[in-house]
Amino acid sequence: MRYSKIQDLPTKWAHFCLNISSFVHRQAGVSLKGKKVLAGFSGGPDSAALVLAMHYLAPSLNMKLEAAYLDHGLRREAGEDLALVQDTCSQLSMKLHLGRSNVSRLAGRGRGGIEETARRLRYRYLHGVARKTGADYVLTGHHLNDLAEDILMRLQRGTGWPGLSGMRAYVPERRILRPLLMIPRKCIMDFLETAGQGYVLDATNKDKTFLRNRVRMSLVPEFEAINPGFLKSIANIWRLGRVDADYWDHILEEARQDVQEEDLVPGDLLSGMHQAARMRLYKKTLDSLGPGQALVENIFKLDELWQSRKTGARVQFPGDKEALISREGIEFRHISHGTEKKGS
Ligand SMILES: Nc1ncnc2c1ncn2[C@@H]1O[C@H](COP(=O)(O)OP(=O)(O)OP(=O)(O)O)[C@@H](O)[C@H]1O
Repeated sequence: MRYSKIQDLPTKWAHFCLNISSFVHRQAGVSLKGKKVLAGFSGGPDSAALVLAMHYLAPSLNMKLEAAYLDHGLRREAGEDLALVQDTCSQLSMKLHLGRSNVSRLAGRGRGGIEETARRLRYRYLHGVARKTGADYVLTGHHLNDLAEDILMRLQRGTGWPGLSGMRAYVPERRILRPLLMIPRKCIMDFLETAGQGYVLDATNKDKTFLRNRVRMSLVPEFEAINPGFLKSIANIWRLGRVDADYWDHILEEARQDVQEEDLVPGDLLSGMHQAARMRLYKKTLDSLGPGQALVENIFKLDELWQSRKTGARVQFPGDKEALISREGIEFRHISHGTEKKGS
């Protein structure tokens, strides 16, 4: 590492760090002043840049920064990752938390594939450490190229708007913060080069059996070839989506205040709403009942039934949920083992 504090960095890179800080403050709406944060550090370039940029910003924010690494027990190079993570943290005098898991064994038990299991265990571990150490936020190294991949993957799944604008910079329910979200991968690599910071590349990132890798290696470059400003377009889509998400949160929050009886959405309320608002309200009410993603076809079907006032008609949703059209409005509830249970 060539520079120990932000004042020593070349001006361009000091600004790079300050821009990250202002993104967190303005766009993610999070103040890091006087806070304790935990960075997920895998040893890859993204999280190495995250740890380094936050290290440079920490003194002026009076922020306490620690790092955590989870060994998934998956790859042969894992020892290399760990050595780099340990070495970096020791150079930065940063406290490092280490964990171990056996992803292959747990994935083999049938709760999702390797990637999904690794992600689940990783977040569980990071949140566990944050809880134990009193960290206010968990930081990850997601950047603009990750966002582009995320948006393209949501597009192929058929996600609606504003979800189609991709992952959030801050997830308040899980206290996850993504400070690098507007930074292209190329810029991250240049920062690491300038700062003399090493990293380890994950060989499994080249494995095209994973959809995410196909999107990264084939689709994103194809879009960039069509439009060299593609990543800028992604950043704009994201910003538009955040504005709209904020608007819809506000509208739906107001609407849900009129939902007097739990999970009965009254007809009077629905009659005064645009279809776009009604459909979002159905989804929000279903989400509030617990896990299970509603299919868009079923949301449309429910709205058609409501519009033609088909009293007594039901639509079922994943997670043992259903919606029933009644004279009073639409009732959302759980169905479990043949008996009907209301609300959550
Ligand atoms: N082994 C690890 N230990 C600690 N943190 C990790 C580890 N692997 C990844 N992370 C954190 O998670 C971030 C995202 O990593 P990666 O892009 O590999 O995840 P992903 O598989 O795309 O899943 P998700 O996007 O849900 O995090 C990294 O930038 C880093 O902050």
